[in-house]
Amino acid sequence: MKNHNKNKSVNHSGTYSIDSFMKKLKTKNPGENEFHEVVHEVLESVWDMLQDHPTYFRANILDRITEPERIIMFRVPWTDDEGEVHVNRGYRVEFNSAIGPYKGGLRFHPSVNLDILKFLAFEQIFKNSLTTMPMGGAKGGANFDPKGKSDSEIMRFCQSFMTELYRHIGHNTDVPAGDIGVGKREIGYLFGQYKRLQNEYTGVLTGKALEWGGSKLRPEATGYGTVYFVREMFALRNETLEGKTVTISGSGNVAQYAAEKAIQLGAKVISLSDSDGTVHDPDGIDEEKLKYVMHLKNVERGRIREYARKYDVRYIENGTPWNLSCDVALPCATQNEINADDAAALVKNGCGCVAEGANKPAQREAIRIFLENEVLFGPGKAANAGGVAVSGLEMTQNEMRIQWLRKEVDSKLEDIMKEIHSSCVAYGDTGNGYINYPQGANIAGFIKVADAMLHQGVV
Ligand SMILES: NC(=O)C1=CN([C@@H]2O[C@H](COP(=O)(O)OP(=O)(O)OC[C@H]3O[C@@H](n4cnc5c(N)ncnc54)[C@H](OP(=O)(O)O)[C@@H]3O)[C@@H](O)[C@H]2O)C=CC1
Ligand SMILES: O=C(O)CCC(=O)C(=O)O
Repeated sequence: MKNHNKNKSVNHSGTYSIDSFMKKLKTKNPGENEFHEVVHEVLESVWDMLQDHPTYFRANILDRITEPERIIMFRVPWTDDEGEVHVNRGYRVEFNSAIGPYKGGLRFHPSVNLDILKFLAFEQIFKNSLTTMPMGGAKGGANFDPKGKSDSEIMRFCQSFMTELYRHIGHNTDVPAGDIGVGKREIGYLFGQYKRLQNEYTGVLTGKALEWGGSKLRPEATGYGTVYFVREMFALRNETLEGKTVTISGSGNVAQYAAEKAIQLGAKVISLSDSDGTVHDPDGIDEEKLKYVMHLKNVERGRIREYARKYDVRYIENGTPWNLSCDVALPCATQNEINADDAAALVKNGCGCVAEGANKPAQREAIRIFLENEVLFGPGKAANAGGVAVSGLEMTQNEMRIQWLRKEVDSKLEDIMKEIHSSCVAYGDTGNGYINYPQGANIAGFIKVADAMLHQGVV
């Protein structure tokens, strides 16, 4: 009876197929549709490669890589300014530590649930692998809505959240950072509470302020990195961003700095948005107008519709930028924000390049349309990896107790984005001059993690 399963590794007959694997995964993780989607997408990319590597099957890498190493769920009680007590749910999904300590952001948004965090943490495994840096994959957060809360309410929430999380993280164990709803302010409150509870000053969080352990360029890194990735995609076709029209969704951290870098490289950015609507500025959002947006969003915490009032441009209430004519689209808001109709509209209106600043903003059907129409399509795990890459550089600086100059970090970021692009090309070249970037990113990201898991035995 020994070894009765050994043929599984070379079973090409379809009995161990993507469908049968997905069926099992769905039974084990019922109702987690976002998680199912991303596993399915990665599986489709790597399946053919796996057939040539029976050792991965023999070590059951697929079952292991799709099962989080640890999930922490906890109660987050806090008191508002009126003295009313509220309870939110906090999470940390520590998905995979094969290539380094768990690493990934924290999201505070009412939509946060286990499904969303498992999808984000799973994506983070391969993204972090692509960065060339030693970081495992994780994600966390809470179903807390920071909108409309006072500074003291945010502080009390962050302190309560960290009062449970601190025992699960550490600079060599798990290093959280920001994501939607978690920026420099929240990282400050979280760090302060960690330091108080643990009585140590280490690089346990990234995205810290420059004065107390942050890295130069971390705020800019995700947006800049996305545009550097776009620059590489165009360079392969001997094109540049100069003179190209760019639509951007979102107006938070990633959107702001994607806009800044695109403008610096000579592009015309014509839109920004938030969850209430989109502004369309056909003359282009220049550096001056962008400064206003940064103040509006980061200091006043206002809505993007105020931009339309100030500059007398069109505001599309509840609308997205995807019907505007453009050369390049940079979705930088949230998951699933581009559906099949949006993708068809983008293609019809001449968009030749889409790069995901956000995590999984394009739905599967939308990606299919982009690939079919040979649109340059940079998936999030490659295109937005600059943020976590500079987080990795922040960890390095913290360990060395130094702070690199802005130009040093920028040059490392550019090199990393070039390296990620090359990995995508190496594994995603279709042979007809078109690069299937999602396939390239998935295979390159997967191999490194799977090999590390093989080397480390069944753990
Ligand atoms: N920050 C980082 O370093 C990284 C972020 N990412 C990803 O980039 C995306 C944006 O993150 P970030 O800029 O940091 O977050 P922010 O909180 O700074 O900004 C998020 C922006 O997206 C908008 N948004 C959020 N939810 C929705 C929704 N359901 N519909 C429409 N718009 C929405 C917000 O509008 P509103 O204010 O109305 O909610 C806001 O403009 C996320 O997918 C994140 O996971 C990826 C890599 C790294
Ligand atoms: O900087 C980090 O650690 C995480 C960034 C992040 O959450 C992401 O890449 O989606």
